[in-house]
Amino acid sequence: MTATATGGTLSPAPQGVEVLRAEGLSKRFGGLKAVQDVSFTHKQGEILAVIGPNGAGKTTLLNLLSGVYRPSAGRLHLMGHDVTDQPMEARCHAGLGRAFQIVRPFPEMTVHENVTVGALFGKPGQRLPEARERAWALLERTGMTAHADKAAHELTLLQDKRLEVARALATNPSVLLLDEVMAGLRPGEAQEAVALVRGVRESGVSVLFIEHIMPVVRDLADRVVVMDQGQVLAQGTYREVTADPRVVSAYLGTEEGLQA
Ligand SMILES: Nc1ncnc2c1ncn2[C@@H]1O[C@H](COP(=O)(O)OP(=O)(O)OP(=O)(O)O)[C@@H](O)[C@H]1O
Repeated sequence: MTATATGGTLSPAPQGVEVLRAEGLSKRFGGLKAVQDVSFTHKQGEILAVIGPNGAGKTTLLNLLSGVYRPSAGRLHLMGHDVTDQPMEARCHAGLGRAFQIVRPFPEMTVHENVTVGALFGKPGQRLPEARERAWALLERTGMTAHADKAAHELTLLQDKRLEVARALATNPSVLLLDEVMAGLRPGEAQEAVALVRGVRESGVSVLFIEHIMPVVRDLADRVVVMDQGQVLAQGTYREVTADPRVVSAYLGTEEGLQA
């Protein structure tokens, strides 16, 4: 596979180069340290999973990466540029895309219109016909061509997830952040979603995802960052982190807890 950075307005990172670097990121909510001194790197072309028990700080970390929150401390680099003080829109234009778990597409608009909006947002100044064309290409890529004219509120959950990924890709990201996109899917559907994420990576987009379903993490992730109580407990391959006694202990203290 040849992975090249495709998105963003910053210079593309060659393969093996860091697309994201978090240095000591922290976020406090009053007295609660939701994310504490988190450091990791995300390499070009890599699928990186962030896992951890409920309340570990995964969503807060994703919000720090995408710019929903400003960190209480620490720095974030995107494609070698310090984006810590940049708002969400600027990070999006610089190549950071996010598929939201909660924020819904415009329900009354068609699938194609929703993706066109993403394309217009991701590339200011782009002409409407180009954005429409790009939306068609993304629907093809995410297996949604047959549903292009459906209103977004008519979609099944799996189709909805595909649309979310298409909308995020429409912003032309170098890095795609996914927040539990497998949630609620049946096993067969989850396998389709796994194939979709692999396809995203094959197209040269690095992927960082939060996931609770361990077989999905095992199948998808090149590397795993394990969080617990706001901190990084372990980092490594799936095999390495699941063999780490501290990780086993964080997941209810049993190896079975990790198989869930
Ligand atoms: N906006 C907020 N205000 C106050 N506390 C918050 C806020 N968001 C998250 N928290 C707290 O921060 C901690 C980390 O929460 P977070 O949602 O990041 O964890 P998580 O690992 O994503 O959990 P889950 O797997 O259950 O979604 C929790 O104790 C949570 O209650």
